[in-house]
Amino acid sequence: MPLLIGTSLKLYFGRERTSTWSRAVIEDCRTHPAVSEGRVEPFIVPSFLSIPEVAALAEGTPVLVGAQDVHWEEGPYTGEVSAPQLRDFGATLVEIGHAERRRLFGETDETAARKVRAVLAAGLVPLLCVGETERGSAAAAALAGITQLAASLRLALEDGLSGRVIVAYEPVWAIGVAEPAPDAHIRAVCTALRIELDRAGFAADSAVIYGGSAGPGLLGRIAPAAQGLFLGRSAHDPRAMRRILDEALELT
Ligand SMILES: O=C[C@H](O)COP(=O)(O)O
Repeated sequence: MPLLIGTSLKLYFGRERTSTWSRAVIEDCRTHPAVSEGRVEPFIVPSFLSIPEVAALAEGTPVLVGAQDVHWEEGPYTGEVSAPQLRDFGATLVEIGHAERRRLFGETDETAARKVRAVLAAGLVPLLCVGETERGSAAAAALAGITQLAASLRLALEDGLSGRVIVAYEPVWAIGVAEPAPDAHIRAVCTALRIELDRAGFAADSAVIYGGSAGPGLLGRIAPAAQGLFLGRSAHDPRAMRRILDEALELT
C-alpha cells in the first residue's frame, strides 16, 4: 500500500499563492519516483474556492484533491457545500472533524458521523480527524481515539456503506506547536486505530495517518504504524514536501 502524504492549506493562502504552491507541488509529485512508482499517494486539501483549479492542475497525476469540510444534506442550508457538489468540482477526499472545526465551530462526533455517511454515500473518501485534547498516556489516547472513531463511523456502518476511509490521528495538543507528539505515542495510537478501522471492514486501501506539527524526519520513525502524514505548516515550503517524498522512497 502506498503511503499517503499530503496537506491541508487551511486558511493560510490566497488565490495566487495557492495556485503557485499547487503548481510547484504537483509538478514535484508528478516527477518524483516515490509517486511515479506508486509508493506515495500525495494529496492536497485547498480551500473550497481553489478546488476546481487544483483539481485541474492535478488531472492526469496521482495527486488527490480534497475539501476541508462538507455538509451532510442538500437543500435549504445557506452557505454550506454538499458532498455531491464536491465530487462534481473534482474533490475525491473530504476532511471531516478537524480539531479546529470542533473547537471553533462546535463540531462533534455526531456531526462527523453524518458527514462520513454523506461522503461515503457520494462515493468520496472521508479523511476523518480524531485525537485527544489533553496530553496523557498513549493508552488513554488510544482509547479516546477508538471511541471517537467508532462514534464517527456509526451511521455509515448502520447504513451498510463501504469504501475507503482515511483516519488522520491528530492529537489536539500537538497541532500548531513546535514538535509532533513523541514517536512511541504516535505509533501506539495509530496501531490501535488501525485495528479498530480494520475491524469496521472498510476497503483494504483504508489508512491511518498522523498529523500535528509533522515535517521532514518524522515519517521513518512512525511508519508503518502510521501509513502517512497529514502536514500543516511544514508543507508551505514545497521543498519540505520534496524532502518527505525522498524519505518515503528510502522507506518503501
Ligand atoms: O491539518 C493539519 C494539522 O492540523 C497539522 O497542522 P500543523 O502541522 O501546522 O500543526
